[in-house]
Amino acid sequence: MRKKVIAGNWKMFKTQAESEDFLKGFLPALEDTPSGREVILCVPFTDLNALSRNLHGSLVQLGAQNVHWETQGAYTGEISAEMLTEIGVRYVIIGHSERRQFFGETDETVNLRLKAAQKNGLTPILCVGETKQQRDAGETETLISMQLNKDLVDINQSNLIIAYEPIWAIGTGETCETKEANRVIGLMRSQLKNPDVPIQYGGSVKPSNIDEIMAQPEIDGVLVGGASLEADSFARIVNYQN
Ligand SMILES: O=C[C@H](O)COP(=O)(O)O
Repeated sequence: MRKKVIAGNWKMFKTQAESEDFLKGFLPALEDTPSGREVILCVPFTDLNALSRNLHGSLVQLGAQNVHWETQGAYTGEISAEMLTEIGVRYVIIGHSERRQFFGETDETVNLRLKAAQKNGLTPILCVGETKQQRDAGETETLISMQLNKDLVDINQSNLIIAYEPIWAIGTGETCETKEANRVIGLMRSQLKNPDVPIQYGGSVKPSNIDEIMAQPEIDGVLVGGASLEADSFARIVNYQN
């Protein structure tokens, strides 16, 4: 059976003090979380150390939101895999649509980052997804298939998580219909060499829709933005009912 992976993406939210406050409410709420669920917090670089110190013995694993492909060098504003693993980071989001849209990320650089992450013992969470315009033009399947083809060249599919994030559903409150998300994720799976890669859904996941999302057979977890910022709401998502 494929594992269930619930990840929060804090994007550019929360100072260290705020991240420590979050944990005070969040960790106690995980005491009865059913086994077999992987819980990950992908936080800003400045929060990683504080969380790393406070997560020992908990269910929660630490994730970053970007990693560079070189081991070191003159790359202002970037971070290396070794810098992340040294402080206990195990996962890293790569190719999020906000990186592709605002910071010039391409399928080629996504592929380089994926390789570097895996080579250094990190598990990447690769994000793919279509814009509203692409969906309306009937291009969803082609676009996602192309992203997977390019991003996954020479990538080890036994150390990988993928997130299907329709861009039009991110931060908009407009969730992709769960059966449609299930359908697209099923198509993605059929394109993989390893059908056991966990594939998450992301885009306006909330306490009110998590149970329905996780009831879909192809959906192995969620990548949560806004609703992962409040301890109560993220705990409810992690503790989804099935
Ligand atoms: O990485 C998370 C996604 O961008 C989803 O964000 P959202 O849950 O705020 O829609």
